[in-house]
Amino acid sequence: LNINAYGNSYFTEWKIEESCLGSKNVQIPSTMNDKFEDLTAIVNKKITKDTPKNYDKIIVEDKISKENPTLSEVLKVPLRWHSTNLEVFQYSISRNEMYPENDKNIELVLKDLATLPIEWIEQREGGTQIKMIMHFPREISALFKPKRMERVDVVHPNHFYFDELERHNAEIAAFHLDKVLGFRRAIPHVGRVVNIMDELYPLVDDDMVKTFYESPSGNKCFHGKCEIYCDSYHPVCGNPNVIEGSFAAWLPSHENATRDSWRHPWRRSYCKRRTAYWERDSQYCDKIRNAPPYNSGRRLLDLMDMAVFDFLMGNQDRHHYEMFRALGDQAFTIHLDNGRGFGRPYVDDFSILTPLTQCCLIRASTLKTLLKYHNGSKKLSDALRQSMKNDPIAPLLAESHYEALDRRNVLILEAIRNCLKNN
Ligand SMILES: Nc1ncnc2c1ncn2[C@@H]1O[C@H](COP(=O)(O)OP(=O)(O)OP(=O)(O)O)[C@@H](O)[C@H]1O
Ligand SMILES: [Mn+2]
Repeated sequence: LNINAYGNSYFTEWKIEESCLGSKNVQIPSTMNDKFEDLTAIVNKKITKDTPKNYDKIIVEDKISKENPTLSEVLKVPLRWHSTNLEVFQYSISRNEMYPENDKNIELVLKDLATLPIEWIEQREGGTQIKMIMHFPREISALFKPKRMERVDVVHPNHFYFDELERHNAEIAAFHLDKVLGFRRAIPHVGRVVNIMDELYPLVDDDMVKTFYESPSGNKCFHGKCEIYCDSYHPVCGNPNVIEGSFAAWLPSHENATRDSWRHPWRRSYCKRRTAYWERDSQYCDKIRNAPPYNSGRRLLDLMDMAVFDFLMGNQDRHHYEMFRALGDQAFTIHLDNGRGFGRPYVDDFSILTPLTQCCLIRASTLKTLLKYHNGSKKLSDALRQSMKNDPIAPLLAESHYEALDRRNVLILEAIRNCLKNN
């Protein structure tokens, strides 16, 4: 137990060595070493008489718009020689993706967020948990979520998905996971260590200043102001003066770059005594897939990808998703707000995969990526580890989460195979 270092008494009882926590209960799938040749044949278009009949209704080709305008083009905001790296990122967001494959600019943006001096800080109102907008020179900004949990902390067994504090490292790891899966729909995030007294305290507003204090064990703490978890029972504390956090690249604030928020059809009830529609109706997908906006274009396929993404990291907290209005109704769905992922490495929660198992639907390209990682020498866990290794606060995840990723990858492949089998 490490009470003095973090002073977060509420969670101290869960700072137990990982090896003690439920690892024995994990079921290793019997197909862990299966090559899934049946699925591989389908994604490689090797169709034979043995291929299940409706395979092309289950594993479908991409429905991604060929035209791929950027926000710069749509909003007529030209990029200039003096644009900041962040602006280049913001206005290069396109209908199909948050940033292009192999984009070198994202690295520059993340370097800026990780190193530029913080000039002023705003508390972001709304939401249940503390977050701050960090402002750097030249109107560069980031959304900051401070560390609340240790890497090895697992979700409290008596907490619901809506009760847990968010994890800064999950936000960063989710950005990398989204990237190595080839989605490129998450907001770029980087880790940074900040000094509470030198870099935060002098820069926050008067209201916020009053929430800073020194804890009984001499750590510098604050709790900010927000709807639920902003009191001295849920402090954000340094060790003793410094604290890690996640820095998210700020999305464009241009008046015409607004994002619409959509209710996720497979949203949980957010109530401890009620189930959601989809939990009571096994035909729920038929209702969703036959009505706009899910009956055409890429939207339903995007939700399937989101289910894959969330199942891999164990994120149950997908209540809404956002899209850039200016990019049209065939724009990608943003993988935003991932702070409740990576909390239960020893529980594979199939309910997160419900959109996929109820609809029996997946993009061929997504399946191809999952098969590539499963059968190749570079596993999904290896790719993620490699992608995150240079983050300033690496290592970002406890080991058990890497094992979970490769295991859950197999479980998704099994789910697809079951769909084909049950037609
Ligand atoms: N990088 C960003 N740039 C600009 N706005 C952002 C960024 N990230 C998130 N937001 C906005 O801030 C709001 C809160 O973000 P987020 O959902 O990550 O926080 P949260 O604490 O989980 O909120 P809630 O408690 O409401 O779920 C969202 O509506 C989102 O549109
Ligand atoms: Mn949230």
